[in-house]
Amino acid sequence: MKDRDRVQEILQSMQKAGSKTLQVISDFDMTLTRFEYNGKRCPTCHIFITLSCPLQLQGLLDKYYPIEIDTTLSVEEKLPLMVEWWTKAHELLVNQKIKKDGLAKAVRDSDAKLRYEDGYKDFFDHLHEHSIPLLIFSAGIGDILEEVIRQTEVFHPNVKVISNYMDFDESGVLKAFKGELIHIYNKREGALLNTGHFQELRTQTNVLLLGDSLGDLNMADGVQDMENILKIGFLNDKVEERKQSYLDSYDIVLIKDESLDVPNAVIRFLTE
Ligand SMILES: Nc1ccn([C@@H]2O[C@H](COP(=O)(O)O)[C@@H](O)[C@H]2O)c(=O)n1
Repeated sequence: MKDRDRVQEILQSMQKAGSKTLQVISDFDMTLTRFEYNGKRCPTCHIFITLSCPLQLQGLLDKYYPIEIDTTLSVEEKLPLMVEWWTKAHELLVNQKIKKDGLAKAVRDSDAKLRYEDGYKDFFDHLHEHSIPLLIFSAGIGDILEEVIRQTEVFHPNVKVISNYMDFDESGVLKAFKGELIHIYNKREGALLNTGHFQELRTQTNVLLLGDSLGDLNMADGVQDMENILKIGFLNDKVEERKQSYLDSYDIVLIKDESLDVPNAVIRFLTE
């Protein structure tokens, strides 16, 4: 934490306003899912469906992920490369003729891990019990992430997802992706395309934001009349190089923390 007093001030102001004014906006991959498990990197949404084209998708991740987290490149330099990454991955998936009815099995057979024993159920259940809207805003694949949270029985009615969704033909074969591409550095545009959602939540003017990348900081750009925002950032990788920029951007930075203990403690405090 760079400014503990400021965090305390935000928390007090949010608690005073009450949980009816709260909304939570969270990234998915590596924020609600684990980064590592038993020393092994956990899969992202794009990798959950590796059954179809494992080597190519992993190859793309190996090539472009180091660019995503490279601290020597500006966002402007990274942008075309991120679009290239997502475009190639989606083309690959379309060429594989992925079947809609195979997704549930692919997720079941994968190593998909939410922050499992580490409080993810408390997180989803507590928000649901208190009717606090949770927006999962992901540059992953909406169909896959929905399947993950459905299979782990936490896809409650207060959860809304903004993500890249698959478009299937009448025989259930993937033919394209719907709408505008969401990648790691255009979540601002994604937020502004979803003004309807934020309009519905216009009385929820206090925001708890969870992310793992600097691009996630834009997820709340569509929130109307925002009063307070508390930003919690998971710094999972390349810690030393990225620590300062995370401390400058997020109010609380969790370093290599695979649990949801801190977000859960904040939510408990705000709903006391
Ligand atoms: N072909 C791809 C493209 C992206 N990724 C990773 O997914 C993450 C995006 O999802 P969020 O829920 O975090 O928005 C991103 O961090 C990429 O590393 C991938 O694995 N394969």
